[in-house]
Amino acid sequence: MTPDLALEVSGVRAGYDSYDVLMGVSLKVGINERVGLFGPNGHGKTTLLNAISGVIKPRVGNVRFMGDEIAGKSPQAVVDRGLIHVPQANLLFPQMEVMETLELAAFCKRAKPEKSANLDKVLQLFPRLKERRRQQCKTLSGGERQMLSIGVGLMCAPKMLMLDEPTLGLSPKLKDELAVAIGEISQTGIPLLLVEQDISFVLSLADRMYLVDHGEITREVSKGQDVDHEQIMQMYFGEEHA
Ligand SMILES: Nc1ncnc2c1ncn2[C@@H]1O[C@H](COP(=O)(O)OP(=O)(O)OP(=O)(O)O)[C@@H](O)[C@H]1O
Repeated sequence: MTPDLALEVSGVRAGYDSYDVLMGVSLKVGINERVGLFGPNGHGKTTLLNAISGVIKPRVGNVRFMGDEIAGKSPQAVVDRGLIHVPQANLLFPQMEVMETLELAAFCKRAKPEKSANLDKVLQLFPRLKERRRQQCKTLSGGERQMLSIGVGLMCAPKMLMLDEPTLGLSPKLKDELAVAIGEISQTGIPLLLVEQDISFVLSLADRMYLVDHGEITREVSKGQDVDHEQIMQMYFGEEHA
């Protein structure tokens, strides 16, 4: 039986060393759903993605992916199940060329048979990567790196993608291009959890959005709900945005 939910996080507490960053977070992502996570710097969005993808282990709580409990599993075990985390930091190997990077990314057992089809999809989605196929990662622009990072995620044959601030440092034009590409990815039936600081970007893409504040989810906003951007910016980022 196909589960209704791709991801269900319940009461997760997690953090680093002796302190907690996440104070009991619960959220859901449905099959075919696009969900945003929005909130100020340092309030736990990346930590939440890390706790889901096995980079850190939740101290308390459950993480169910496609019906299976994955809390505390290794990052490799999570990737093997098809839950792919595209991190914010640029983790590409600087000396490696674009095409080598994409081919290497299809390393897991499940992704190998789909390598050639997925490579075609990535190059169709991001024609710029095709033009730069023999270029070393260290010489790519910020936008091209972001496209390659998402391409790496797609080469892993994802059943769900978690993207951490894909628009960081990008121009408005590139943001628009990326929004189209991310929209196309989700139309292929891949559910998305998208961490973003650009509220307009999240609202343009997501079916629902959670607001994260001090390691907790403090509000949920659905698409079409009347949202006062300025009020949210003021609540979460202070007076200068009012
Ligand atoms: N590896 C780590 N070791 C110790 N503390 C960490 C580590 N990574 C993050 N933190 C701390 O955890 C808190 C939450 O950080 P996190 O990166 O999850 O926030 P964020 O909401 O994603 O912020 P941003 O939008 O700036 O990326 C911060 O206080 C941060 O300094």
